[in-house]
Amino acid sequence: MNPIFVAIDTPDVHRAAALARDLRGLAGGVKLGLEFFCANGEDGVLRIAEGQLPVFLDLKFHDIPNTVGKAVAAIAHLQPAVLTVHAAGGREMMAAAKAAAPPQTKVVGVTVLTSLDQSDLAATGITGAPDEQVRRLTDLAREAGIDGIVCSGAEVAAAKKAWPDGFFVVPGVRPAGADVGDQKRVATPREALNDGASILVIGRPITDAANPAGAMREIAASLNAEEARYIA
Ligand SMILES: O=c1ccn([C@@H]2O[C@H](COP(=O)(O)O)[C@@H](O)[C@H]2O)c(=O)[nH]1
Repeated sequence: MNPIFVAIDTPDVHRAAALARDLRGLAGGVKLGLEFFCANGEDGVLRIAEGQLPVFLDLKFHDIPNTVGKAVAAIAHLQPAVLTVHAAGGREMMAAAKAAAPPQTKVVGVTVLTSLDQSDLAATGITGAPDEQVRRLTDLAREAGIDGIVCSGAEVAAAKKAWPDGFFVVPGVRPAGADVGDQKRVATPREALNDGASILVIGRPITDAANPAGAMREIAASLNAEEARYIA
């Protein structure tokens, strides 16, 4: 499986479709998030799915179990390859999401957003380092019966050790020297894959580039042959 999913964060369905077209054959899939879904809804998702790349729906559901289960049931016909919930929503909520998702959809729990560091966590009342909270939520996600988690490159090695057959999504990925923007816990593509990421989520370093396909090829060139084998 090509491990690079490109985050297409735009409300503009035409721009999103053009990016998905440019990246066909280069990316493993596209990730559509809240910005795109709020603007375009399921029609927008179906339009991007016509581009024939697997679609990762990053809707980060976080509510009571009944509400999350019904929300997942409402989008199940879109058959996303990957779907996110917040692991902090708890065991029952994650289990409800998994029960309502299509069998082939990987349901993953967001642990600690990659835009947060230890002081941001402390401000929410969570003491300790991000890796401790990631570890706690990884155990909870596994117990809930979902497929894996979302964490940063700094935590993925420990998470994989604790859950060898888990599915690990790593955002906050930046080629060496790239602008990190609002991301605080970042890793390079190579570091994240070496440490056990199942897929990488990369957005602005590709989508904001003058030549997104060229940016993808540069990222592929930074990987070793084994990691880059699926990227044209
Ligand atoms: O912890 C998380 C969870 C999700 N994301 C999402 O990934 C992309 C990253 O985009 P970049 O432009 O590469 O920063 C974005 O859609 C986030 O919503 C995350 O960054 N961190």
